[in-house]
Amino acid sequence: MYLVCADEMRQMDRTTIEAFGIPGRVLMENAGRSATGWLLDTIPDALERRIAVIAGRGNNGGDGFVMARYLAQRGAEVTVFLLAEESKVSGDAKANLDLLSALNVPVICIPEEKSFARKKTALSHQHLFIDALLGTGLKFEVKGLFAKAIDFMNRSGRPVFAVDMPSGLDSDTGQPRGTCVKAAATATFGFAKPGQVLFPGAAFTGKLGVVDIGIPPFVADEADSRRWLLTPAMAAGYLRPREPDAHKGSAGHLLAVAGSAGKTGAAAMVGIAAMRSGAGLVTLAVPAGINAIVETLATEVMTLPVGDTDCRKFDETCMDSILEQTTGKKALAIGPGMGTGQAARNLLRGLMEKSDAPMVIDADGLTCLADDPDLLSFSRDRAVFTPHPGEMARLCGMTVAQVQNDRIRCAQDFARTHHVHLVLKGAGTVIAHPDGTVFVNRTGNPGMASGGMGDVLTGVIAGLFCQGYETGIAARLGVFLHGLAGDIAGEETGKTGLLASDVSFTLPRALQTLESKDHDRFVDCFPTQIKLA
Ligand SMILES: NC(=O)C1=CN([C@@H]2O[C@H](COP(=O)(O)OP(=O)(O)OC[C@H]3O[C@@H](n4cnc5c(N)ncnc54)[C@H](O)[C@@H]3O)[C@@H](O)[C@H]2O)[C@H](O)CC1
Ligand SMILES: [K+]
Repeated sequence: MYLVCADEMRQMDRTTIEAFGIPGRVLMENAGRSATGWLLDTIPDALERRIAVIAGRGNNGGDGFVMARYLAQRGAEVTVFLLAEESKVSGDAKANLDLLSALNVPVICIPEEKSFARKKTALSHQHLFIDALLGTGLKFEVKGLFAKAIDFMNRSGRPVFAVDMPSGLDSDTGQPRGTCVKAAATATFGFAKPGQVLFPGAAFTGKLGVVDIGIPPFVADEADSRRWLLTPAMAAGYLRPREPDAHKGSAGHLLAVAGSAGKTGAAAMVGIAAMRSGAGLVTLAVPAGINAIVETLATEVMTLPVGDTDCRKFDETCMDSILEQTTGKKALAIGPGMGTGQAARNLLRGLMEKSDAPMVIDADGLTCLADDPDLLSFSRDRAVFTPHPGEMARLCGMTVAQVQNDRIRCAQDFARTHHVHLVLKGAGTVIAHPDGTVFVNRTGNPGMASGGMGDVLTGVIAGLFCQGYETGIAARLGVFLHGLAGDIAGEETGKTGLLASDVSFTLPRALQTLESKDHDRFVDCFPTQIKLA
């Protein structure tokens, strides 16, 4: 499913009107009518409630006027509160505003802050708010009158149904610009917007419905949006069944380089997660001094103890035996708990130079890359980096806030520039590819915010490499499965207190769930698609 930015949406709008010949008035009618249909499905007793449409002067307000008309025709008690001078409303919005008087829908004008205070009583009698203040036309911080109205809706204790966008939410980045509506549900037009699936925007959006307004599919294809929502159908489409005559050799052999004293679990979790995702064999290269612990933690995994018997973190003496082991390996996983000093950097350089295998680089491996950016030139389209926002900030010399302010752009720029597949972790993980395409994942839950989850993800992606999944697909499928496993584990044990090893344990069930297309039981975070009524 495409994720469409405000500029692309405006372009599609124009093409549909000018080149395809559907008048803007018809698009607005479709938008308002379909949104009303979905509102009534989502809030079935809406017609029995007093409904306020809080409208701005633009086309978002126009959609709100159409909704007011349909709701009034169905017998609802609707009042429109127009937060502008009536004379400022023009075009299709004005035409729809004018229709309301024939239906006796009251329109109360609140053109400035002073009059807002006088209308508070009328507003406080309402049971349901339809937010039609601002849509994709949001241009600057919401302040003054609009901020007052939004605060009022948010504090009313009544549900707010947003038209196209929760007012104040940036549709491209998912960041609130000033005050922002906290919607129970949002009906968006044509396509989901990135800001509705990225956080914190997803939390402001509530339940998301994508409403068909009649934009023909070729117009969308021509817009060539490079952003996608990673849907369960897509993830299921990537899955390839195992051959009936598969053996451990054909399911691929992983070499993982991870772990040091104090971080032995990281190594074990990478190895186990790779096997639970279907890797045939895993060899974990670990400092010899922690080998006994790792062997105890990860029974099915083979280990390659390197360095002296009392070596507890990778040093220069570990290098040659690890590099020798790259021969015949289908994939590499490098970084979790491996340390960040000169020896670790040299080891990473050696592995990136010597091996052509697809590789996942995570955690300390990413710190090594940030400390020695020359290494980035070895990524050559076959590496997947899996930074959390802090690691991403170090990698691209930004602050964490700058990364989080525009996660898609940050991941996209980095992946393009450095020819790497980049997984920017966090709620709404972003997967960016060297060709500029970007996917947003919606599986996973807040219970997964605990130590070791990243190590499991590294193992999952590496395990998929082993089975021959193409690099970019392994990154996307791995992220989806990891989140789904977290959702299944959360369903079974409760989300708070979830351990990374619980998620690892559930990976085979996640694979099975996706294969049998049974994911709806666990995952309820994808938009409902509503066809034109
Ligand atoms: N996409 C489609 O095919 C269709 C979209 N529709 C709806 O149209 C809006 C976008 O409409 P537009 O008139 O361009 O903008 P808005 O209504 O969102 O905003 C109006 C107006 O408000 C001003 N403004 C911007 N930021 C602020 C602010 N922070 N505070 C106060 N005022 C602000 C600015 O001047 C804007 O121009 C889209 O979301 C859909 O709801 C069509 O109805 C159907 C086709
Ligand atoms: K809105």
